[in-house]
Amino acid sequence: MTTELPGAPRESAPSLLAPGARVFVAGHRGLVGSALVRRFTADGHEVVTRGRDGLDLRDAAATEAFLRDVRPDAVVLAAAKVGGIMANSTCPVQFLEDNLRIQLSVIAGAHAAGTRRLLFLGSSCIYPKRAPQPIREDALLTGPLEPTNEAYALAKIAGIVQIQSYRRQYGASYISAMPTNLYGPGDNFDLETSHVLPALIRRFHEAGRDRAPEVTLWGSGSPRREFLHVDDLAAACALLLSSYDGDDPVNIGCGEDLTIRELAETVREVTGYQGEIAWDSSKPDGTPRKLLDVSRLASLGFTPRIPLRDGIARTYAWWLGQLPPRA
Ligand SMILES: NC(=O)C1=CN([C@@H]2O[C@H](COP(=O)(O)OP(=O)(O)OC[C@H]3O[C@@H](n4cnc5c(N)ncnc54)[C@H](OP(=O)(O)O)[C@@H]3O)[C@@H](O)[C@H]2O)C=CC1
Ligand SMILES: C[C@H]1O[C@H](OP(=O)(O)OP(=O)(O)OC[C@H]2O[C@@H](n3cnc4c(=O)[nH]c(N)nc43)[C@H](O)[C@@H]2O)[C@@H](O)[C@@H](O)C1=O
Repeated sequence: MTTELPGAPRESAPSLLAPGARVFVAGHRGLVGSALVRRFTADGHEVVTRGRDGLDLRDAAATEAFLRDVRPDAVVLAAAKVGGIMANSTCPVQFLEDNLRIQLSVIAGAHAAGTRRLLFLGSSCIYPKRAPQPIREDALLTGPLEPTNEAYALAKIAGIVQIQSYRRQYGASYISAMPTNLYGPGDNFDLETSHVLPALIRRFHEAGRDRAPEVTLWGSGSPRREFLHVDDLAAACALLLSSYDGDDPVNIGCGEDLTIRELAETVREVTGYQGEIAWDSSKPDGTPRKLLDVSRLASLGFTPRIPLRDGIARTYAWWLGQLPPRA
């Protein structure tokens, strides 16, 4: 279905991000930020970064001073407190407060510094737990959230409203995007805090290495998730920055999902593990399904390039390359 898209460019519209623009990627050492640096560098932009050791983005005064000094043409906000279902469940205070503070600092600081373009990254968990599938952008605030990540989701929803408020009050050309579950090189493989895909790669690899007869995974295996390779996400972000200027957030996904059980089978095959899979029902399942409706992004010309199985194989190879010898 094609819908009229507020703020969408016409065929001949000039790019909203000039060639060689100076882009500040906040969170450049993370999964998403590192992919954005690769992408914007390849596109010929001047990429500016600053590590957390040099600038804590929760510090509003320091962040504004940094942005006034650097004067970026565009900011991509990929710095956040991020984690999988267990980290979200056990540390809701940090997921709420760190993200609210980072968003307040960076978005207000960019406006004060005269930054013309800004892309804020939310997450598919902002939508109601029982939203109709696939989830359209207008499902926002239509029902209760998934409890395991409510604090994080509420911080992200505040970010969307902050962006919309800067647009409404100041005419700022700031936008929001809502990515689905992401994976790829640079992901977090810590079993306590990671998302499911890197956790599965690590669990099956280590079980194969140790000749373990069984791998235990969390929950029932029945929840469905949609996964997008982070290089596809970076391409979508570049497209949005150059061509989208609307009030509404834009979903970023591949348009297909699978059960965690099916994902586990795929990761098992990629890693070559031969043993059994057990399920620990004492661990949370989280939301039953969150497949995004990506027709708005598709209407802008985005097509994901990296099939899930290839992306998993590439991520596994990348992670193996990070391990110390004999790990
Ligand atoms: N991963 C996923 O599946 C999804 C991610 N997203 C969104 O994408 C964005 C990026 O996520 P992702 O790359 O996965 O997360 P990561 O945890 O991999 O990276 C987050 C980055 O933010 C930085 N950061 C965190 N807190 C601060 C701070 N106080 N000051 C300065 N820098 C800070 C981290 O720095 P350091 O390296 O020092 O820790 C890190 O570089 C987030 O907004 C997230 O909500 C959305 C949907 C799915
Ligand atoms: C991106 C997204 O990420 C989070 O939401 P989530 O998708 O529920 O998170 P997840 O990737 O950790 O789990 C997905 C599913 O997988 C199951 N599962 C099995 N075995 C393991 C396992 O070993 N580790 C993990 N982490 N999960 C496992 C797990 O039980 C669940 O059913 C939130 O941060 C949310 O805020 C958010 O935005």
